[in-house]
Amino acid sequence: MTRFTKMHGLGNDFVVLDSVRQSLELAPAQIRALADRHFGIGCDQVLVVEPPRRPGADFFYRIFNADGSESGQCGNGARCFARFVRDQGLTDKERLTVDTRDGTLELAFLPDGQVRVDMGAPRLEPREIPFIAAARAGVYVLPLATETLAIGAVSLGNPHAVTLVEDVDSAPVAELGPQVARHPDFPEGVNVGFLQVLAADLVRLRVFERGVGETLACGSGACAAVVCARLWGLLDERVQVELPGGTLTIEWAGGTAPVWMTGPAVRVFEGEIAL
Ligand SMILES: N[C@H](CCC[C@H](N)C(=O)O)C(=O)O
Repeated sequence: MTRFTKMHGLGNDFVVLDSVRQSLELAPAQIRALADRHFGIGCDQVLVVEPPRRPGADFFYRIFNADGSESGQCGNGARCFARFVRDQGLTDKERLTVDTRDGTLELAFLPDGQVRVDMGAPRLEPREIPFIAAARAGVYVLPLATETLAIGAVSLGNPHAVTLVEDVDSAPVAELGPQVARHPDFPEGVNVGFLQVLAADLVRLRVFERGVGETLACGSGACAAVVCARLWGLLDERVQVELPGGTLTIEWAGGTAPVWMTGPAVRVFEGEIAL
C-alpha cells in the first residue's frame, strides 16, 4: 500500500505522494486512476515529491495532470508541496528551493500560515512558451473555429494564454477553453485564463487548465494573467486575483523580475492506496 496526502490550494486539489522515503514511478494510467473522482481518490493534479537532483536544491517535485500528462509548473501545487514536506518531517527549513522539470522555485512560510513563492521570471518569447507566432507581441490574434480571440501568451514554466472578458461569470470558458487549450499554435497545449479587470489592483479570473478542464484556482494562471495585463498597462505591481476558489496575491515588478505568488495550502486527509 502507498500512503498519500490529499491537499488543496483554493480548491485546486492534489494527491501528494512521497517519493523521498519510497521510490515511486507512476505510469499515466496510474495517474488517471488516482485522479478519477469516482473510481479513485480524485484530484486535479498528482504531485510527486522526490529528492533533489542537484546540490543547492532541497527537493525535486513532479506535476501530473488528471489526464496523466506531466507539466513543468503548478503554483497552487508548489504551496501544497511546501506544506507537505514540513508536515511530513522531510524538512524543518523556513525557506525552500525546489526544482521542477522546467524551473526552480523559492518558497517561504509566512507567519500567518500562507506560503510565498518566487515563481521565477515570466518567459515571453514564443519559442519559450511554446507558441507558434511570427514574432513576440503584447497581443496575439488566435483564429478559432467561428471567431478570432485576442490573447496574451506567457510561460511560467508552463504555457498560458490569457484573454480579457467583461464578466468572468458569463465568460465562454466551457466553449472556448477546450478550443484554445488544444489549439495547433500551442504545440504542447496551453492553460487558458479568462480575466476581468475590476481595478488596477483587483481582478477576477477563471482558468481552463490543460490536462484537467476548469479548476477552482490556478496559481500559475494567476501569475500569467497579471503578467499579461501589466504588459497591457492595466495593472499595478501588486494585485489581488479573485478565483472561484479564493484569492491569491500576485506581485510582479516587470521585465526580468520574478513573479511572486502568496496564498494558502491546506491538508485535507491522509490515506493509503494500492498503486
Ligand atoms: N494544468 C497545468 C498544471 C497545473 C497548474 C495549476 N494547477 C497551478 O496551480 O499553477 C499545466 O498543464 O500546465
